[in-house]
Amino acid sequence: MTTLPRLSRATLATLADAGLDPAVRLPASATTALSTGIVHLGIGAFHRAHQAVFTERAIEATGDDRWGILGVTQRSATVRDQLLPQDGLYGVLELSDRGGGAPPLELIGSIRDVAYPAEETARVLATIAAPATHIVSLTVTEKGYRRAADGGPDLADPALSFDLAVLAREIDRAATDDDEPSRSAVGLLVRALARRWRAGGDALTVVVCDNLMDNGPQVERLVHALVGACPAAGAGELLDWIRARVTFPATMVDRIVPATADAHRRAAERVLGATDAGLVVAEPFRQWVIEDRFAGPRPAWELAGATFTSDVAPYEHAKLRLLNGTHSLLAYAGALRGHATIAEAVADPLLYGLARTMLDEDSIPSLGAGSEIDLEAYRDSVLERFANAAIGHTTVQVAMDGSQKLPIRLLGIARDRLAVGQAPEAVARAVAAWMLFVHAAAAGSLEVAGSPVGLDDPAAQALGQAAAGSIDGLADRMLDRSGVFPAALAGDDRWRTAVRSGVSELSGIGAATAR
Ligand SMILES: NC(=O)c1ccc[n+]([C@@H]2O[C@H](COP(=O)([O-])OP(=O)(O)OC[C@H]3O[C@@H](n4cnc5c(N)ncnc54)[C@H](O)[C@@H]3O)[C@@H](O)[C@H]2O)c1
Ligand SMILES: O=P(O)(O)OC[C@@H](O)[C@@H](O)[C@H](O)[C@H](O)CO
Repeated sequence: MTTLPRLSRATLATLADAGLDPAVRLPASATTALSTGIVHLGIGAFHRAHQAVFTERAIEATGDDRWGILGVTQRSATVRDQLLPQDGLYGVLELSDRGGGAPPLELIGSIRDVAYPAEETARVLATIAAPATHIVSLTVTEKGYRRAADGGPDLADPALSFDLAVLAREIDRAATDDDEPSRSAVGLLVRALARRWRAGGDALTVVVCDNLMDNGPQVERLVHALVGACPAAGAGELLDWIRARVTFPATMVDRIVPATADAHRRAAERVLGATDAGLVVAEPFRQWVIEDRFAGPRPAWELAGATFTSDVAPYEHAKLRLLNGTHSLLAYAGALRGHATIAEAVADPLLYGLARTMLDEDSIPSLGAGSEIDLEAYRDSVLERFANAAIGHTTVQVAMDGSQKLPIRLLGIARDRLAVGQAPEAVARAVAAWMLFVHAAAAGSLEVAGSPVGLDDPAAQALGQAAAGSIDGLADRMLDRSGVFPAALAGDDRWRTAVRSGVSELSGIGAATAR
């Protein structure tokens, strides 16, 4: 058995000389010396398959050498250890169930450096403070922002309290070389803003790429509130600078990017002829709609297919409600029925029916008439994308962190339908599927594809306590005690009745719920 070389600039040059498979797309940026213009917090799979791809293509289109990315991991050094030995190079393997032949493998060279903040805080802060850096972008998951129920910072969170004390030292210049690691992503962000302000205060754009409603402005309010809560004498001056020089455009990000599996790595190796520890996989589709509100220069992402607009809201609402809301329904109901993947779930006639009914009766009507987007066509494209069996996006991955996702993906639909006098029965079924999923996962009675599934959620303890007990009172216990439902919704009898019916209708759909 021959041992394959590991992907790196040198390996790539050798492979290219010998002749690469035509399925491989080479990174034009690989031969360009790039300075660091972007620092990305949360270099998970999605950033590598989305923003880094748009940046690679923009560099290719313009030759602009200002947009190398410093990727910052959050909770572990894994991605740093995957990418640095490869000179930052990695592949995006495109997964499609259409057509034969080798799957396209796009190599990306826009990520030039990776840091693990627990060991390299000083370097991360210095890079964000540097004048050549114009953009800080983020994908740190919904829970990474540590918001309280009202959307403001959760000041009771010990990590945020710790980070506020560090911020106070940073502002008061008591900690010029302080490289004590921050304990939250948002804490690291405000501290880096303070460092940049102190270093001369060049303008900066913060590009939030997580699936939050009104994501940029929401994080802007969070950052303002955090700095406002800081007791340091100079906090007011820092806040004035942030208001004047730092913008937070809203974005809608879309590409289905499941976790990379060993089978994907083997498939990519066959195409490339080298191993790639940083490989990510994605569907062919990618979309990025960005509010045109940059404080300084940016890559020409529009030449890579991004759309710049003054109003992201119609795209964001359609995406979060039609795509992500339906994804969550299929994940919870799919797991209950024992389906391992979203593609299996949407191929199940019962679940396809639930999804289609929710889309037609609640999700699309909740967006009101006169949307500039053709919502029926969007619905069809979403269902078609979910059916792509090559993706293998697991129901368990999409089901994670429901307490954070439900308010964004489903509860807004319910609120808006109730506001126009409609009982949102279809979306109530999706919420009921989540309750049944929590009930079974917390009780240890959920099995998907032969493996036990636990509850992966930052609120797992509270959810488990609320769910414990008989299915009979499950809807009421979850509405009252899970901490997920705003009082107005939990107190609405039409909603309560619809969720109770949903639980009772779906309680028999899978083996796990029957136990
Ligand atoms: N994967 C997709 O299909 C997709 C599509 C659109 C948007 N997104 C957005 O991107 C996010 C990340 O997705 P991914 O596929 O890269 O996931 P991933 O698991 O590959 O990476 C998650 C990243 O977030 C960090 N993170 C996780 N929990 C955190 C916490 N509590 N505090 C700070 N950082 C934390 C991780 O360290 C990692 O860097 C999603 O939550 C979503 O908001 C993902
Ligand atoms: O990535 P998460 O965990 O926030 O949500 C899972 C999926 O619903 C989501 O990632 C979609 O795949 C994505 O939003 C498609 O653009």
